[in-house]
Amino acid sequence: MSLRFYDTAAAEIRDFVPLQPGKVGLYYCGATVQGDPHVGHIRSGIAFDQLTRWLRYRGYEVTVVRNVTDIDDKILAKSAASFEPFDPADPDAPAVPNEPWWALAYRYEQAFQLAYDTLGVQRPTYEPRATGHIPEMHQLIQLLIDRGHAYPALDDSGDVYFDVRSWAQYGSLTRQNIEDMQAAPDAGPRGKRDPRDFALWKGYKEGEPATACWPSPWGGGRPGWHLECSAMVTKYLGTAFDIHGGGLDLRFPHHENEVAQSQAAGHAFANFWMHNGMVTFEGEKMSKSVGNIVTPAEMLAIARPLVVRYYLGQAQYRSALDYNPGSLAEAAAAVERIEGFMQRALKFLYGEGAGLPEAEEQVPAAFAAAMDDDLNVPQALAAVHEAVRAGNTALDAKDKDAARRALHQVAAMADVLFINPLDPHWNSGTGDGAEHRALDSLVQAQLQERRAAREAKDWARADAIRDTLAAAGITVADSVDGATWSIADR
Ligand SMILES: Nc1ncnc2c1ncn2[C@@H]1O[C@H](COP(=O)(O)OP(=O)(O)OP(=O)(O)O)[C@@H](O)[C@H]1O
Ligand SMILES: [Zn+2]
Repeated sequence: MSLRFYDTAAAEIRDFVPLQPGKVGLYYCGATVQGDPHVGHIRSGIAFDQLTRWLRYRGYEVTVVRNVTDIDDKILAKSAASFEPFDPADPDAPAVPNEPWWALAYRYEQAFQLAYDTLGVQRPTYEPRATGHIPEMHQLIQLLIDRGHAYPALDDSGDVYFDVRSWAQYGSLTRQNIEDMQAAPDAGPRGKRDPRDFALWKGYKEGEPATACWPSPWGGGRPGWHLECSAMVTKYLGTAFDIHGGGLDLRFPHHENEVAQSQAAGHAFANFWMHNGMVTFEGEKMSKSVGNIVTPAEMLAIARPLVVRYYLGQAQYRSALDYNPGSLAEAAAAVERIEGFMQRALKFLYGEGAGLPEAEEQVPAAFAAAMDDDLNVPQALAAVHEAVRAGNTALDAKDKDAARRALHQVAAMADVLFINPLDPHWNSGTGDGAEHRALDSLVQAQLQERRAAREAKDWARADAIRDTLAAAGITVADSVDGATWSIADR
């Protein structure tokens, strides 16, 4: 079967044929670095990491570009708030007082980087920051003005807008009629020909920091968000490239505006549009503005990085992933099944303490077919667990050949999904690999004893176990799915 992906622009699954044989250019929208990451952001990174790894497994040379939006209204507003007097006891007090916008952006960029690294999202080939590409943005704006698709604001704001009425295809990505679209909220309608016209350039406003103002032919100011991505993708991947990705929430207006301005500039732009589904909480998009977020740090306090990676990467990338704490326990059990088999097989085949020898094992056909079919990770994981089952059966029967084959197949599949428990990434001495496992087995034994004590209504014994764990810095949380533990001050 050929490689096929769902293309949001075509609203159907299409055969994937790269523009240049053997090479793939992938751009996906990265963070606006205005706060700590939440696990929704990281799921997006993991989805495109799975795509990249699968394309590479299939032999493509993949160039990955993910931007950093390091200048934006919210970044400026947060920085400005950090210069106001505040009460340190207020939970919304700024993390760092008197923080310039660029320092705040850089601090959060680092927080994103740490989360991506911890959860095994490979670094992109290029990770351009918006503020480093102002000349490229000016060129694109000028091109759009020259071609009659952009104009300086009709008032004295110093803005430059994209003229949506000049581009008949506007709305094509999301199949909307222009009359049904909402006004672009990025500037007052006063200086616009049409309220839906969006800002390519935002003129400097009184009170904004001088460091956030770049000179331009249309007056000092800063770039509009949509324009940044169009300018950066063109610089690194050219005017026509294979795949543009991002979260489903970005389809409109962000991606609609990107495609409009790039195609109006004469660029073919993306051949495929791929969008990851949202991480939701009780059905609602996990989002800073809603306030229903779970951070990677919070998840990592109750589960080790490999389990979090498994959890955030287990669903098909287009489906929503509704967070509930119990599902982390399911992910942990699945990881343990894989890990248990691999450890057992290693010991049986190669002896105590042996590492996994190199092998040329390919992934099984069922796994490959699932991944080729729009990255059907749930089915691919079913193939992993099937091989684990077959491997355990082979171990029980002391069938070395079958056990070896299963072990190397599981490793090959787990490598593609980057969930191989034997990978040094997950055992790098951070306390979350071998040490965590050792601690976990000790704590689980205590929790089991506590469960037995509670069943026997021996409350004193149950409490004593809990207190002993607490004294060691381990917090126990009870839920309908059973007890989980975490290190209290992590
Ligand atoms: N809840 C979520 N689930 C999955 N992906 C998400 C989620 N929230 C954001 N993303 C994706 O993460 C990437 C970076 O997002 P961006 O910095 O624009 O965040 P955002 O959508 O503004 O987040 P928030 O609403 O929390 O401020 C984008 O591709 C975006 O679509
Ligand atoms: Zn973008």
